[in-house]
Amino acid sequence: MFATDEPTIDTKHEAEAPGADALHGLFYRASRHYKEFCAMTAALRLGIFDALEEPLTLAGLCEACKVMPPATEHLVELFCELGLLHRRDGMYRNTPLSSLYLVTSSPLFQGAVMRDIQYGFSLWDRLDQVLRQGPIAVEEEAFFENGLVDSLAAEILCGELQKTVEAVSAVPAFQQARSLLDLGGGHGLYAIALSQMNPELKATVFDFPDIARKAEEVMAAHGAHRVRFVPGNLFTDDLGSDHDVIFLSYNPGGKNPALLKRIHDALKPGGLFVTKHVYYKKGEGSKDRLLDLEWSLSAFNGVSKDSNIYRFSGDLSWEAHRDLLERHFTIEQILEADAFSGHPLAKFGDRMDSKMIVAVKKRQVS
Ligand SMILES: C[S@@+](CC[C@H](N)C(=O)[O-])C[C@H]1O[C@@H](n2cnc3c(N)ncnc32)[C@H](O)[C@@H]1O
Repeated sequence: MFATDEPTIDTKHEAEAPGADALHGLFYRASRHYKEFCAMTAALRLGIFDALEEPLTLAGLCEACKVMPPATEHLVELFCELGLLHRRDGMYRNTPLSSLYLVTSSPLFQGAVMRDIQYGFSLWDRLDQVLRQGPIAVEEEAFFENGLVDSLAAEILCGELQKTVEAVSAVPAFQQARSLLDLGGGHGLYAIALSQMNPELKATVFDFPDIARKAEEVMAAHGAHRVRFVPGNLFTDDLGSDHDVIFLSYNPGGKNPALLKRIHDALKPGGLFVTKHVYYKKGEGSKDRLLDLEWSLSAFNGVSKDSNIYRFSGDLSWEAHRDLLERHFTIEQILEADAFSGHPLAKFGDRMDSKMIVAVKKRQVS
């Protein structure tokens, strides 16, 4: 009488069938980390880390941030597990980690990095559309102005800026320099920090006009009177001449021979060229599939992207780039990423296995 045509639950596990554990393991890894990220961004928006610069009870925190106790208790306990808060005698307080990086008044506040990661998620949400219709068209200036430059500025202050500036300022030619051009200098932090290492140095940050607001804000905050912003397109506008130093860090087209020629022409003989990029060796394929996929989510109208992360059409391979430089410059140093770069964030902006080259323009081409 219980016979039915409805499908029944398979209570026997087929020995040869793959268990779902491997798949559920992937779900687990992805979903837990995503939820932790959501918890951190919500806390940031609600001012929870700002409030917990002072020790507060759960009730005190709820009152200060206008939030409700049951969920907030789970949130702050989770943050204790993650090392972002500690609880003593019933009071919650920031750990040194969150105090330094998650409090809005801190000079090392990383909110812009988190916003940029979220912007990346908004593109990922449209992956199916991208797979069907191709990349999302983004205005090149808007792409950089829309959070990436702010994010890079926040990120490099955590170590990359200091290590880069230390390496450049140790080069004897840098100490003799009077002028520096930071091409695609964005936020301006490299120009500002380098000018602080040489009191005679005047620096120019050259970037798209839309970036001026950010660069000038950063310059004002650092009282950088020897640094100015010049708006322009580095492929088509005049770069000036006889610069003592040209600095080029992570620029679209930064591995393109046409730009290298423009840089060479704009430097004085004996001038210093410092360039920092992610290079691909001849024949090298993907460095990171996830970031390749992220790279393919959007397309600019300027230099066109090639198929792997940080690859642009017209880029030279690492070997060809080094050979070209060696013909026109004396290479003083090649630094590997570990010597100057920060922690990866699994987003566009990661340094990966980049290299920094310090080279001096030859007085005569050999
Ligand atoms: C990835 S960011 C690097 C910013 C900074 N140099 C650093 O390393 O943190 C690239 C910068 O190059 C600028 N840029 C890209 N294409 C440019 C062009 N054609 N002319 C001028 N600036 C450009 C962007 O606006 C952005 O500020």
